[in-house]
Amino acid sequence: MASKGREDEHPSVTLFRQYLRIRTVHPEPDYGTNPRLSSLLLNSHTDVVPVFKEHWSHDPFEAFKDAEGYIYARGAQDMKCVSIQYLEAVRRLKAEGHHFPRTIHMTFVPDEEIGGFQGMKLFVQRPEFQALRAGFALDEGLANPTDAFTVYYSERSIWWVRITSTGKPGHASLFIEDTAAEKLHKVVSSILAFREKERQRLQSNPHQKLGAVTTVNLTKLEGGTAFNVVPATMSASFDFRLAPDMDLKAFEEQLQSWCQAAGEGVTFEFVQKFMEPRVTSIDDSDPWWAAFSRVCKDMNLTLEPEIFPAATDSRYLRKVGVPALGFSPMNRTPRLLHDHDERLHEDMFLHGVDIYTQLLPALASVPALPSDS
Ligand SMILES: CSCC[C@H](NC(C)=O)C(=O)O
Ligand SMILES: [Zn+2]
Ligand SMILES: [Zn+2]
Repeated sequence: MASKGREDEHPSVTLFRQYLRIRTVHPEPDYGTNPRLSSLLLNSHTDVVPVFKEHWSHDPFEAFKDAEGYIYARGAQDMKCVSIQYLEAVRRLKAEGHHFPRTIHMTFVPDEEIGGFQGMKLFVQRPEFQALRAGFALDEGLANPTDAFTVYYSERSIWWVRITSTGKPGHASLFIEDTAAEKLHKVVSSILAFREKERQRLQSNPHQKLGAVTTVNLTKLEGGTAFNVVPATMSASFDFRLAPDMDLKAFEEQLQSWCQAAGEGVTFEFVQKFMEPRVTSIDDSDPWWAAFSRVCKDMNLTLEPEIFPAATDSRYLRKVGVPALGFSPMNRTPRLLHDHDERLHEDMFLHGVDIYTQLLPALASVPALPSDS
């Protein structure tokens, strides 16, 4: 019989016939793979954030599926869905006997949710990472509640800054001069005024996205021991997320001058300071982006490229020169990462597998690039 493949054909026969179709004919045999090319890296993190169980409709670690098909679990969106979608897509492609010029590696890394210090940050410095010869990476993105899919090509730099103010202590019934609290208040006001400017900048332009502006939030105030004792030290902690086009050095000087303007004895320290933001090309002339966007176009997926508002392991990959796109294939899905009742519809999960099944062959077949040699 002349059919291309029968439903009931023995899998070994199917495999044999697939092998026969690869044109390994001289003088230019197509051996399919080319290990000299850089690889495609599919990254996902295995850790998840804590839960407040009492706020969940179902046990967050049971993966309960309701009658409509929604699967409730911590990690359903962030990002255990993506890990299994990668595996399922690769499994399908292998079962169909596909080979691609570029090797596909999958990494399942720890500790992303707490900064990746013992995870991706460390891993990218290791010889084992170099040995993967990653040329391009996919990593996590965010769900999009509309029909579109968001793809992230950069992210904001995370700075955690503690401002410490020192001043004269004394009895709290007096007008003590030069107190730590007054000076801290000045710096807090300067930073919150900057925050308001950025907030206005975001609000005044409906096309402006969160990732393109700088946010800052006052997240901790510490100091003082008793109501009637003016403390000698007080501190305020801020979570800054700096847009990739910010001049980071200039902004550090700005922080310095806000502290100086507040008075003597006001200093700041970094608890976290990312200084090397990188942007992955989303220009049609870029072969990786061209492959990624072409598949999405062919599948009728609308893409919305954005800057990731928070921090992911992509920052470490981009920093060592591996272009990375953050993409979690979930549209028409509310963003529930880190939230109560994090959930994903099973159809959306399966659609994601279909998307990766198309994306991976295209990315793993990007022709040799100058950077490959
Ligand atoms: C210190 S790294 C923390 C990482 C976390 N990432 C996300 C995606 O929430 C964040 O941006 O706060
Ligand atoms: Zn995540
Ligand atoms: Zn997360």
